[in-house]
Amino acid sequence: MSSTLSGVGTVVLVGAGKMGMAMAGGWLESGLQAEKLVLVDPTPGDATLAFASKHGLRIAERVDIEPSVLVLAVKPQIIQSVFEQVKPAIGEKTLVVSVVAAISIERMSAGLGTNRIVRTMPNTPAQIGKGVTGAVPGPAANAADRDIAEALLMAAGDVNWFNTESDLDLVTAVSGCGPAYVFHLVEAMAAAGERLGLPEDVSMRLARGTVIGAAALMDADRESSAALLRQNVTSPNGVTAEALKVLMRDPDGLTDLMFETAQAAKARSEELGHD
Ligand SMILES: NC(=O)C1=CN([C@@H]2O[C@H](COP(=O)(O)OP(=O)(O)OC[C@H]3O[C@@H](n4cnc5c(N)ncnc54)[C@H](OP(=O)(O)O)[C@@H]3O)[C@@H](O)[C@H]2O)C=CC1
Ligand SMILES: O=C(O)[C@@H]1CCC=N1
Repeated sequence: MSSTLSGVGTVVLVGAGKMGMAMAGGWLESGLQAEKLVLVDPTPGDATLAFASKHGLRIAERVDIEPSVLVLAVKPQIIQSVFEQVKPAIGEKTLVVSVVAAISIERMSAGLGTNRIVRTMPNTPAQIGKGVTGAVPGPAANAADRDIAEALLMAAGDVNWFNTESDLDLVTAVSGCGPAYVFHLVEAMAAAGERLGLPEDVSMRLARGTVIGAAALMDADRESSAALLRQNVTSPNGVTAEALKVLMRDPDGLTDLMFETAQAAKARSEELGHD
């Protein structure tokens, strides 16, 4: 499948917020010409205005052209009104790519009057091309549609295709929300260091640097499993071994807590889909 965006037609991004803008930078870097990207947002924030000005992008209040690709990146709670706003602009050639959590292909199809839909769940590391995305093609998305969607998503990082739409609730629970879990881990590590007696700023620097370093090591060493990388830190009868007896204790260890966390995410994703 192609990963270059130079051949893609006009892309209209509806919702120039955190997720939309995280993806837009990657599209431009992957060859989408600035004149082919339109941001639609009635109240663009300062970061969006600065990004648009830097790259010479047009910002519109409404979709005012027929897009080749319409990317939906608004909150699920307002999706119905957004359907009504954008539906008139959708033509036969328009492919809809949604990053909206929880909103089903069936509901989008009914709201937008098209079946050419790819539903996806990216994450915010997309901003630096290190995102992870799950994607499900709608029943009428053809091979060319999938190629276009994949090219857009690959500009944001890794793409994983699924055949079963409900799997996207699971993708949301693991990788969609996942960066928040990792950032909270940094907060928790820094708080622990502070409680042990380190100055606040030093503890945060150590915690942040550790997660950055550990992630970079995992990135650089794809052969080693996470478990092996953990074992490499854990000297027999040493200090980490004692620490991990707490973090990995059964049944209250991090694995169970993470499972409960992901279950809560999955449940909310399902609930939002039924609102
Ligand atoms: N953030 C994340 O990590 C991820 C988010 N997502 C999904 O991405 C979507 C957007 O989330 P996120 O970027 O975090 O949210 P944001 O609130 O940052 O972005 C949504 C943007 O849409 C704008 N907006 C509101 N109404 C309209 C409208 N009628 N037309 C066009 N734009 C409009 C909002 O403006 P205003 O703020 O003024 O209302 C805002 O700028 C959600 O569906 C979420 O589920 C998916 C994966 C990860
Ligand atoms: O919190 C949310 O609803 C979105 C979906 C995944 C990440 N952010």
